[in-house]
Amino acid sequence: MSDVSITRVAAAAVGVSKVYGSGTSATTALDAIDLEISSGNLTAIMGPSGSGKSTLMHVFAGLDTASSGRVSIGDTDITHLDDNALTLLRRRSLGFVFQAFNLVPTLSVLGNVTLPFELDGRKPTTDEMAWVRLLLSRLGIGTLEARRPHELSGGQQQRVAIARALAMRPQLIFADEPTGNLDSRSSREVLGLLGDLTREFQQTVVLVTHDPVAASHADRVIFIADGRVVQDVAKSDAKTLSDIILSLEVAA
Ligand SMILES: Nc1ncnc2c1ncn2[C@@H]1O[C@H](COP(=O)(O)OP(=O)(O)OP(=O)(O)O)[C@@H](O)[C@H]1O
Repeated sequence: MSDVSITRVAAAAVGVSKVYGSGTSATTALDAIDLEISSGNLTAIMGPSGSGKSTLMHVFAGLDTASSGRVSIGDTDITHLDDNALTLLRRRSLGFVFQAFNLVPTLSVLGNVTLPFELDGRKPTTDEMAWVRLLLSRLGIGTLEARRPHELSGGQQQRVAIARALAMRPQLIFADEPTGNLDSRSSREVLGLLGDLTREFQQTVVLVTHDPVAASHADRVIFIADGRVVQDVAKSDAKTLSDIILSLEVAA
């Protein structure tokens, strides 16, 4: 019997198009995308510059609206939610990890990681604090909780950002080029931790990346070109995945 939790859909786009501008200056960033993101998976979105990766992420996160089509997060159709509802959804159901870390410089590590609770107008419960401390420890930064971001290396700062993204156990985490500012060793460590935590806690992560090495940590890789899905490869199909990554490296 199949496990329904594995096949649950964390996010879906149905016929999603996004056109910026109008008339002769119109740019079609997304062209009738149909896509389901499964729960508990690390899904990478790859594609050349300008292919629509960021736009797709922004539309999924309700940071930008689709020109047509429908977008849902879990069971919620977000297509026509107003700004207040979208803000609440982002705060409670989504987590973000960015290339630039985006930590608050005046807050300690612990202050940054518990910020999502503060923004939601409450203090973390005892259980939630235990979860936060478990995350810090699993990410190897448990002894650094009193430090400020400027007292940390880039890799440590990105671990703090990952802990913050996981703190409220969101339905979905978006990681946008999370290793773009890290050297190759820190990148490997951060990606390894992201992959391990995803699997350990059945967390759903969408990773937007140019980097084939980053994408190789994913359970599934979706390739986008000109606003369309051109390849959709599961890790179980490893030969196809490595062939495609190799062809992208050759083309780059
Ligand atoms: N606000 C905007 N106004 C007009 N055009 C835009 C806007 N944002 C993106 N575009 C265009 O939409 C297309 C897709 O852009 P997008 O940023 O999603 O690509 P990307 O794959 O994330 O690129 P990169 O890897 O370089 O970040 C591009 O042609 C881009 O110029």
